[in-house]
Amino acid sequence: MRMVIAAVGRLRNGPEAALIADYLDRHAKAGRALGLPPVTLAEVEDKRGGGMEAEAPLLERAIPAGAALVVLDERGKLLSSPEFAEVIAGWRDQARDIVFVIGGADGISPQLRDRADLAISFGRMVWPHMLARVMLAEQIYRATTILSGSPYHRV
Ligand SMILES: C[S@@+](CC[C@H](N)C(=O)[O-])C[C@H]1O[C@@H](n2cnc3c(N)ncnc32)[C@H](O)[C@@H]1O
Repeated sequence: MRMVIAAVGRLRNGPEAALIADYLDRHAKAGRALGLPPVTLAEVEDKRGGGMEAEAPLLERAIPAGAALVVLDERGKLLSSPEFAEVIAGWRDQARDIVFVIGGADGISPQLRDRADLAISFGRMVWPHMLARVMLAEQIYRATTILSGSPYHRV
């Protein structure tokens, strides 16, 4: 099983990069005992500026055949953190790879959104893609702590 965040844009060193590295490192350590792999990052950049339609095939390259595809989209489903943890555990139990896609300034192309197994919203407001990446990394770590019964998550 693989867990991948496929995202538009290259993350430079800075506060977002430090937070993401910290949460993904914590997830990697806590996830081992639960059969959850470390999360890898696949960053794509459309150098010709073709927007979401040009970014879609680049993002698709990071999606292994049969993987569960989760798109991050403000129009998506609002999940609680325990619900998110259950979704991850379900795919882990089916030994499916999981790919989380975060779009760029234009969002995610409709074709990619339509083929997703799940669209997740972090609320109706639009967040910068780097902050969406930080929040996703934190929620993945939080899901791991929920599945392990650690006291990090309090209701
Ligand atoms: C700057 S936003 C692009 C918004 C774009 N106008 C759209 O219609 O999707 C960049 C990316 O961050 C993620 N994102 C931003 N706000 C979000 C939210 N509230 N919930 C989930 N993902 C979000 C999405 O993956 C989005 O494609």
